[in-house]
Amino acid sequence: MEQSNAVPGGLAIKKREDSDRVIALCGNPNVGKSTIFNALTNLHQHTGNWPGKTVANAQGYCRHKERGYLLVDLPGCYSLQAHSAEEEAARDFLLSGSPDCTVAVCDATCLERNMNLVLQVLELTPNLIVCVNLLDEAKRKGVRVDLAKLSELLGTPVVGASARDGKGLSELMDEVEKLCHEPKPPRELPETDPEMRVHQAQWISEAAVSLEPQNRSISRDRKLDRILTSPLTGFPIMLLLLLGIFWLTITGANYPSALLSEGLFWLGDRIRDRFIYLGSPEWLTGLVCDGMYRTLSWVVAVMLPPMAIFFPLFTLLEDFGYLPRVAFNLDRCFKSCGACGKQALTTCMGFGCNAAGVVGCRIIDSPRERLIAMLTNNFVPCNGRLPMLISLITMFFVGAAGGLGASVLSSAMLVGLIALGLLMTLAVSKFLSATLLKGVPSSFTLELPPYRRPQLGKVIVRSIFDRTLFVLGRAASVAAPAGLIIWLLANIHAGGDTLLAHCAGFLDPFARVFGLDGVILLAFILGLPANEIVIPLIIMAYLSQGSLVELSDLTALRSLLIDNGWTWVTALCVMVFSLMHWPCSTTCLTIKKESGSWKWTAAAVAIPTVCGLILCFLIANACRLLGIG
Ligand SMILES: Nc1nc2c(ncn2[C@@H]2O[C@H](COP(=O)(O)OP(=O)(O)OP(=O)(O)O)[C@@H](O)[C@H]2O)c(=O)[nH]1
Ligand SMILES: [Mg+2]
Repeated sequence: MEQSNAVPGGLAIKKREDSDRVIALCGNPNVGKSTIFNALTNLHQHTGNWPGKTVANAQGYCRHKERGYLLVDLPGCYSLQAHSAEEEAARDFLLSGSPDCTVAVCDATCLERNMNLVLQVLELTPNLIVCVNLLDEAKRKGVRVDLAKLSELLGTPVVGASARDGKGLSELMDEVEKLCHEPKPPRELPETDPEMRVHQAQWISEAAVSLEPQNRSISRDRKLDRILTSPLTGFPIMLLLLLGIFWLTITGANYPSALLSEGLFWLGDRIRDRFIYLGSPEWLTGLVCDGMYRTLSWVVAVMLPPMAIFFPLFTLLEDFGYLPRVAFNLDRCFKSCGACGKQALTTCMGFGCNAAGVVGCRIIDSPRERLIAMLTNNFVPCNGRLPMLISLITMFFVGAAGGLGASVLSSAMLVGLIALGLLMTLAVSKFLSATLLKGVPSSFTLELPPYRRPQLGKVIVRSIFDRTLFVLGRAASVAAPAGLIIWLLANIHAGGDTLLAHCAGFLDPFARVFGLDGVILLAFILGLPANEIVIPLIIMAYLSQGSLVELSDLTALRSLLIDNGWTWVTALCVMVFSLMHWPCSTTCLTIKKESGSWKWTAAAVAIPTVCGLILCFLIANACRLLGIG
C-alpha cells in the first residue's frame, strides 16, 4: 500500500506500508547527508565537495532488519532560523513533526560548529541520533572524537561513520531501529537563548574532541588555497585546468567515436537488409533505417565518448573541492556586474546540464540575483552542445588529421568559446542589474571546503552510469522521433517539392542574414527538446536532399557540409549560435517552475537568442565585407 500525505517543506511523504518509519537526515552543508542517504537507499542524489548541492527535500526507501524506513534527505542548514529557501525547506520538514526519528549528521573535523544545529534540533525532538561522519578525514587531521562522551553529554545516541566507505551505516540503522520502535517520551526543554547555545556547543565539543598537535593537512590545504585562489595564479590555473579537461576529452573521444559510428552503421546496414528480406515496404525501411536509426546512431556515436570522458573529469574536480575555489576567483567579476559570486557555481553546473544549473540557482538567496543567474545560465554550453562544438572545431578549424598540436589547438578554441560564453554571462548580468533587475549585489559567505581525495573508481562508475547514460538516454529518446519527423519532412512531397525543402526554403533568406542556412535553422528549431540532435538533424536533412553518401568519419561529414555550401564562417556562426540560442525545452520548463513566471521564461529564451543572432550577424557580415570565408 502506498500512503501519501503532504507536509510542509514541499514534500509529499510516500510510505510503502503503514508501519514504515520516517527518518529525516539533517545537518550543516557538505557533511555527507546525501552520501549517507545514497548508501542506504541506493539512490543517486547529487553529492560533491561544496556546500549547497541539495536544494530540496528528497526521499528514498530502505530496509533494515525486515523493517521499512523512509529516508528524507534535507538541504544543509546551519541553524533552524531559516535564512534561505532551502533552509526553510529543512526547517519546515523538521517542525512539521512528521519524522519518527531525526538523524543529525555532523562533520567530525569541526564538531563545534555542527553542535549548534544539533542543540536546536534537540530542543525540537528527543528522538534524535547524532551521526558523527567524516571520521576518516578527522583521523587524518589528528582530530579525535570521544563518541561515548558526546552521547553522555547530549543524552542521545551517537554513532561514528565514514559514509563514503560505507562504515558505520549499519550501526546507524541499528540505533534508528531502536529509537523508532521505542521512542523517547517528549520532554519539556526550555528554548535556550542563542548566545547560551553557542557556549553550550563550545563546551560540549571541547569536552568530546581532542586534537593532536601536528596538523599537516590543514597547512597543506592553506598552501594549496594560496595558489589556487590568488589573484595572480588563480585565473591561469583555472584556464589551464579547463584546457586540460577539453584536451583529454577531445583526444580521448576521437578513436572510440570513429569506432562506434563504424559499428553502428554496420549494424544499421544489417537491419536494413533484414527489413528488405522481410519484404518491408520502401517507406517503412526508409522511416526506420534512414530516419530513426541513423539519427540515433549519430547521437550515440558523437555524444557518448566525449561525455564519458568529460563527466568523470569534471566530477573529479568537483569532489576534490575545486568548484568553490572557482566561485571565489570569479566572485569579484560577478559582483562588479551586480550579480552574486555563487553564480559561478551554478554556471559550472550548467556545463553538465543547464536545467540542473537553473535548479542549483536556489543556493542564491537574493531573488534578484537568483533570477539573473537563471536567465544567463544558458550561456555555458551543456553537455549536449559540447560534442557539437568539438566536432565543428575539428572539421573546420583544426583538420581531422590529429596530432598533439591539432588537439591542443582544438581545446584552446573551445576554451575561447567558453570564455566568450562567460563574458556574455557577465555582460548580460551587468545589463540586467542596471535595467530590469536593479539592485546592489548582496554579500555572502561561501565556505571553502577542505580538499578531499576523490575516489577515482567510484567517480568514474558514478558519472558514467548516473550522468552519462542518463543524459544519453534523454537525448536518444528525442533523437528517434526527431529523426522520424525529419525523414517524413524529407519524403512527403507537396507542390513538386518536399516539405523539408519548403520549410528550409522559407527560413533560408532570414537564416542567411546571420551566416546560417534554412536547414541549420530548422535543425535548431527541431532541436528544441534536446540540443544533442541538432547536428544529426542537419546531416539527415542534407543527406535526404542530395546523394546518399556513407558517413563513416568526420572527413566525409566535412565534405557533405562543404557540398551544401558551408565555409569556416558558416561553422563559426553555427558554433556561436549553438552557444547562444534558446535553452532546450527541459531548461525552459525548469526556468518556468523556478521563477514561477512565463514572462521571465520568455526573457530566458529571448536574451541568448538575440545575443546569438547579433553576434552571428556581425561575424557573417564582417567576413562578407572583408571578402573572407
Ligand atoms: N573522506 C570522506 N568524505 C566524505 C564522507 N562522507 C561524504 N564525503 C564527501 O563529502 C562531500 C559532501 O558530501 P554530500 O553527501 O554531498 O554532503 P551533503 O551534506 O549532502 O551536502 P549538501 O547537500 O551540500 O548540504 C562529498 O564529496 C562526499 O564524497 C566520509 O565519510 N569521508
Ligand atoms: Mg546533500
